[in-house]
Amino acid sequence: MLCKIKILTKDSFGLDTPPVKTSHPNMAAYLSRLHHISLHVSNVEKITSDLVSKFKFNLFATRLTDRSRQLAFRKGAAVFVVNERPTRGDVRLNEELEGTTEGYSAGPHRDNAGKYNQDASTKCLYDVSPHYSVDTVSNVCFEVEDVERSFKTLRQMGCNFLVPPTTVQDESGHVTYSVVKSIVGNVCHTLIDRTKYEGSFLPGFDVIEKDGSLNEEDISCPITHFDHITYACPRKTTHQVMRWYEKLFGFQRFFIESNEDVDEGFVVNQEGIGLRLTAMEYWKCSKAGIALPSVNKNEPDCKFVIAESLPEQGRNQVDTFLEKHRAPGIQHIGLYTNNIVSTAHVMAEAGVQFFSPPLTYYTEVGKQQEIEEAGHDPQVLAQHGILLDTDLHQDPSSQSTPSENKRYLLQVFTKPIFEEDTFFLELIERRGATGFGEGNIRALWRSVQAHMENQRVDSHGA
Ligand SMILES: O=C(O)C(=O)Cc1ccc(O)cc1
Ligand SMILES: [Fe+2]
Repeated sequence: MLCKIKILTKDSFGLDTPPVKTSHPNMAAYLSRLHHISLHVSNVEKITSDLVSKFKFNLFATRLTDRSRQLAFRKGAAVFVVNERPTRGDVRLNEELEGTTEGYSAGPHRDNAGKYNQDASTKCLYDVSPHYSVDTVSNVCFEVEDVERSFKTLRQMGCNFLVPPTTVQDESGHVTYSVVKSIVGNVCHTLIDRTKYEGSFLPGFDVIEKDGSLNEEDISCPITHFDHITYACPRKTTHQVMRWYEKLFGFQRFFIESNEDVDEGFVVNQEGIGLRLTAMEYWKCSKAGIALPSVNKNEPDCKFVIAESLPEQGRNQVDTFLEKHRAPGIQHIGLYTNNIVSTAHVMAEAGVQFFSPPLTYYTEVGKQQEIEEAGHDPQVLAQHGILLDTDLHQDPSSQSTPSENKRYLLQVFTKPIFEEDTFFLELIERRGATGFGEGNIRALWRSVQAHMENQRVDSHGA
């Protein structure tokens, strides 16, 4: 049975207070935590079945109406909301909405936005309902302290809002949210305040009760949170994207490598690989003296990685994403696990396909030794294509011997999980290393490149 909810737009809830005077005219909207990431897909059954049976996520909340389906899945602190993407027969409402893609900015659009918002909310709550032509991961939803204030501040700073502050309530309380359009392709951010809500997820969703005890899969597949979100962006746009997140959300630069150039980022530009990576992190804003009471300092953060392809080395996976996705956007998400070997094993048994580097990767003398020194068995890693990269820049202040002090990370990448090559997942286990391994990027790059070439051969041969 659907629980009773009420959706109130800004005006009907009487929240239209005079503009807030912020002490800092340029103060960004500070984010408390990542709440969920939303997917828009045409085949909800397929993704549901994959997330549950292959990736071992738990379906824990649903919102099913005659006009839309929204399903929420959890694994540790990682929450995905899967939204049904409108298909061709269902474009009328979306075309109407598309007319307002300029969004909700200050001034005369305001009344329209209320309508837009209400229609959009009934269609797809806590998000916009895009008429997008391919499956896509397009919304990273953040909890904020005060949606109304964030809305006003960000709007003053020129941000484009697709949904103005909107309150949804049920018998457990109310939440307020607003949706802001980012400057990266179709990526939006829902800002949500759920401090006045006592239910376990969000009003409008029916929560499927589960007992809180750990099940077998939580132990064999210990995924705890989203480690990073990687954007594929067009050439020469990294700086603009970084500035946007820094200025509006208080993100801070995160150096992938200790000797990374501030302007250039982390560049791999040789042997057929042309990639610029730049990373940012959020809510380390407490560093800047802004301590938010709702921020749990023990909760690990999620980094944002901007990947840009470089022209010198030929076509690559970032270019492929931009073409298939028809716009910049979220190319992949790294899921953090405390045990990558066990997680990859369980998932592979359940049918997840991983990219594997060539077998020589595991038998090269240097790599074999590196894997063994880290206490792993090259054959076990080879079984599922798990890559290991040691951080060569060790902490000089450490008292321990070089081998005790070794920091490394393990990664494995899935094949695309949507019908078109517009998204994949990654498993990552960090043993002290905080960046992204250059060796892993090279190995991943080669296996993806080989896969792309095989596909091209297949499609030409067919
Ligand atoms: O190494 C990682 O996990 C990254 O996220 C970096 C990255 C970005 C884009 C690619 O196409 C491949 C690797
Ligand atoms: Fe990644």
